[in-house]
Amino acid sequence: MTTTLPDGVELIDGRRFADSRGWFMELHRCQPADEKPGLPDFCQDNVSLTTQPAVVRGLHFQRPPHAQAKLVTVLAGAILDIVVDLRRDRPGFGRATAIHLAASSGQHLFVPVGFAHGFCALQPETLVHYKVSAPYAPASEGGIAWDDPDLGIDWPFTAAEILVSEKDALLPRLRDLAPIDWRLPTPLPTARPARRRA
Ligand SMILES: Cc1cn([C@H]2C[C@H](O)[C@@H](COP(=O)(O)OP(=O)(O)O[C@H]3O[C@@H](C)C(=O)[C@@H](O)[C@H]3O)O2)c(=O)[nH]c1=O
Repeated sequence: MTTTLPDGVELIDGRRFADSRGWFMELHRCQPADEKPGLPDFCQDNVSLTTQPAVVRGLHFQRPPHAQAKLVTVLAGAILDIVVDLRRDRPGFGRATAIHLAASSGQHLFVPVGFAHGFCALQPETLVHYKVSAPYAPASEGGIAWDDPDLGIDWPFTAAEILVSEKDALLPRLRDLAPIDWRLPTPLPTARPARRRA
């Protein structure tokens, strides 16, 4: 496991405007096409509440054509976020990276297509928000076991303390995963049906 961010993963400092009431912060702003886009278009917002520390969610991804880039923000509490590089043509293939994300820091984590993603809650009532670049597609869901020994993830709790969903307990090891071609295009959802010609 490493803490050096892999190519394409970005830790973004959110700008908080603080005053006597508290603070205000933009999570994400669409960029005009002629400006440097930086991040892809997002089409779905998710939020999950994890009530207790030592809960692990992941390690998840969606296969093409529904592969998702994610912009992860912790709104309350703190997590140890884990990304695993699944791009076979990269030197970092199979490497797990841990990033500490806390609501207090105002940071967001951008995870591009080609990674498995998961996290461990470090505090009670941890609220995680993430924008995704392709809609939820259950048939395209995939994952890797959180305790795959080949990943060597140094979780902050013991295996006996960690709680996972029934679904996540059945996920395979990375070495048993069929190769994924992340280069397949991921079609963007259309906001409305195409207009018919007169
Ligand atoms: C991910 C997702 C789940 N669901 C439903 C399916 C299921 O009944 C319920 C809970 O789903 P899950 O158990 O997969 O939730 P969870 O384990 O929190 O899944 C999430 O984990 C983190 C680490 C991620 O990176 C996310 O992309 C997502 O995979 O919510 C949706 O309706 N839309 C969605 O986009």
